Amino acid sequence: MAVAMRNVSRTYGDPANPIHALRDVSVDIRRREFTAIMGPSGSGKSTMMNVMAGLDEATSGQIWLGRNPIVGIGDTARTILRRTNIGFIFQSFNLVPTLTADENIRLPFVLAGRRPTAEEDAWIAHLVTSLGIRERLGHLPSELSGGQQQRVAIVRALAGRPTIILADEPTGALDTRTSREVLTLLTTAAREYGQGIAMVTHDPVAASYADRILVLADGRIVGEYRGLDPRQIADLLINLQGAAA
Ligand SMILES: Nc1ncnc2c1ncn2[C@@H]1O[C@H](COP(=O)(O)OP(=O)(O)OP(=O)(O)O)[C@@H](O)[C@H]1O
Repeated sequence: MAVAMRNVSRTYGDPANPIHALRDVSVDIRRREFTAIMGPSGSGKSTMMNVMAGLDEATSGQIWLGRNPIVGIGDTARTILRRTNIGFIFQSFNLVPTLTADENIRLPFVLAGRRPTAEEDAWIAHLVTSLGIRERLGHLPSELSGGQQQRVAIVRALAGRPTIILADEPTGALDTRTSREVLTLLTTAAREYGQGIAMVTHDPVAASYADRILVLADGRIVGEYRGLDPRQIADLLINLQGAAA
């Protein structure tokens, strides 16, 4: 198991007027599996990712990253677990502005105090070529377009083959061709390297690359689907919004 959540709730706001962002959610993100997380705006998708990553505290329930519990373990222990187990493709996890693209990509290895193995170097070279940023590696983030920065962040997240990759709208800033490249790389990461992948997306085409789709509504998981094409996924979301209205 990459991540296991059991009876996790996250409540915001004051107790007299609580906002239930997650309500009693139990879910597994498995290794070798690419999971898409969908649902209307405000349904709890980002909260679920943040809580899963230990970036936000669950109000109740338990969460394991691999075999390690991450609730109630203290910030330092959580940071170390996160660093060694999770690759983030989040808009908020920006690149370090003073490091070049290549240095940003290699930062997880520096933080872990080791050099990439020959195999990891070959994987990084493959990622860089697939995403078309080879010519930009010596540049600082400020010298790259938004889409190029996003691709550097994607290479950084995939480079060390962490147990789990958490991606929040990873193709949001990308053109169609690059989006397909990214989704194919995520599929490869799950199939060939056994990583668990959780990706939040509003895009039915992006979600169709996943092995399974979890649908959230009002802080709960209301559906789990496999084998849907983009058209069927779009219909599912439209029906969900119709039901909520
Ligand atoms: N820090 C916070 N303080 C108060 N309320 C919050 C906070 N973060 C999220 N919420 C609320 O929790 C609910 C779930 O938000 P969340 O961001 O997880 O939804 P989402 O499904 O990711 O939405 P979107 O698709 O619009 O990004 C919303 O009602 C939101 O307003």
